[in-house]
Formats: sequence, C-alpha cells, structure tokens
Amino acid sequence: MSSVSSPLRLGTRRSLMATTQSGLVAARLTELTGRAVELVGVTTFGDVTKANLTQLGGTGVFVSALRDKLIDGEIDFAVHSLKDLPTTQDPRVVIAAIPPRDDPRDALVSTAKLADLPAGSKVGTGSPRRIAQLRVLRPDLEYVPIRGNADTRIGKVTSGELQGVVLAAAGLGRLGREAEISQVFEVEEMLPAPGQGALAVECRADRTDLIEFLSVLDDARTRAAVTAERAVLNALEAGCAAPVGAYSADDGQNLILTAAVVAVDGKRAVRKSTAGTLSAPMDLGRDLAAEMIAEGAGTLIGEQAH
Ligand SMILES: NCc1[nH]cc(CCC(=O)O)c1CC(=O)O
Repeated sequence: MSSVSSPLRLGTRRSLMATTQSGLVAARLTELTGRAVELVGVTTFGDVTKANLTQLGGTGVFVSALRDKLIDGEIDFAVHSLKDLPTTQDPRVVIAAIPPRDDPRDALVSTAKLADLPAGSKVGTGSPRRIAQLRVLRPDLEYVPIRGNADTRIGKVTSGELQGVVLAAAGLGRLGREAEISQVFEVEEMLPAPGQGALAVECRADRTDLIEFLSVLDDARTRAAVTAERAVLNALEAGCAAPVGAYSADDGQNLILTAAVVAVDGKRAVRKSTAGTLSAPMDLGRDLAAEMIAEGAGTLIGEQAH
C-alpha cells in the first residue's frame, strides 16, 4: 500500500460466482470506508482441473493460488467462499472479516420438487454430503456425480440430461439464478456444509493496519455460527468433500448447533444438536464433535475416505 488513496487490490478467481461475490464485497468496503478497490483476476488449479472434487485428495484447491498472491504481495486481500477454506489456518494469512451470511441452505434446480420427481430420475451432485441426505429423502432416484460451474450444471437440467441438480442457494442467488430453483431444502432435512453461504475476507497476517481496516466488514453473529460449524469439521478431521453437515445460528441469546455425519448409502447417520454461549463457539463445536465420535462418527467418515 503506497498511499492512502491508492486502490486496494482484491484478488479473485475468474469464475462468475467468484467475481460476483468479490465485486459485492468490494462495493460494500468502498461504501463503508470510501476506499477504492480494484479486482485482480487469478486462475486457480480448482478452475482448470477436470477431476471430480472428491478425487483431488486435498482441500483448498480454489484457495492456494489466491494465497500465493497474498503472500507475494501481488494482491492485498481475497474473498473466499468460507466452505471452501480448509479448517487448519495457514499461519501466514488471517480471516480479517466474515460478512453477514447469505442463505445457508441447499437448493434443487429442477422443473419439480424432489418429492414429485418420477422414480429413477437423475439428480446431479458431486457432494457426498448431499447424496447421502438426498438418499434419505428419495432412495429411489439416481444420483449422478457432476462438476463444473453452476451454468454447466444447470445446463444439464435444461438439456434434459438430468432431471435436477442440487447447489447452494447462496451461490444461485449471487448468480441471479433463483428463478430456476424448484425447492429450497430446510436445514432439518438437508444439513448444509459447514460455512455454506458465508464468505471469508483474507489478508496477510502481518498487515495489522489492513486487518483492522477490513474488520469493518465483519459480522460477529455470522462469525460465531461458522466458527462453531468449522470446529466440528476440524475435530472430525474431515475436509470439504466429507459427508459432514453442520449448521449453527443464534436465537439472540444462545448459539444452537446441529451437526451430522451421514453414510453415503443414506442408511446410517450420527446426528447431534447442542446449545451454548455465543462467546465460545469453538468449544461448542469441538465438544459436539467429541460426542459424535463417541457415537461412531469417525468410523462413518473413515469408511468413505476412498
Ligand atoms: N464447492 C463450490 C462452492 N463453494 C461455495 C459455493 C456456493 C456458495 C456458498 O456456499 O457460499 C459452491 C457451489 C455450491 O456448493 O453450489
């Protein structure tokens, strides 16, 4: 940062989803502070690989290229979908802000609601968490692994290749594709991925002034909720491709947290809820995960590792 008035450089993946959410954060930061923000496009491995995400064997495929640019100083900050961030923090960077969360729920893009699809209909999703929970609701449908951006996925419904695809409501909303949603799943029937619908604003750990500056974007309630959700994922030693759902929100007083590990056959699950103070979300998540492990959650995750 040379002078106070020079624009901050916000590094972003080039996908429509990424540029849209980065653009929203940039506009909000400018609105709150008057500081100009310039978007810098970065290509990541996660954008170029054709491999199924569950087969990449690691987490954070969308994240590392942006972090490299942060560390090099080529960009000042980056905006990630929180659910794509590994739970173990790289010590060279910090999450300076977690803005207010958008819709955390999963949504079906289809011409019909899930209950009304004919038996044998093909529904696309590459997420073991979604497949497992969908199998509980409709064991008689066929679940097809798919990748690609939202446009490609929705295109398979439009073309008739698939009768439905399941995507995060927040992403569909950011892309302006809400009109194609036939059903938004309640969190009780389809527990979202930890952090789903939330964004993380990241910058280098040594840029104290910038961290302070970006904190204007932070929403304490969202931060508490997603911290609890991610603590579950971390304690279960699971990544973003694991069949783990977690959702937390406060009722004004306490933080309520529900988490589940679901077998991909839809037949077994370990599911637990708890409530605790807003001030210790990490403990809430870690304690819930310990109870889940005592009930066999670790075995369920282990079975699906390969
Ligand atoms: N794994 C890809 C990804 N990362 C974040 C979102 C959606 C937006 C969000 O959860 O903030 C998506 C697509 C999807 O799951 O439909």
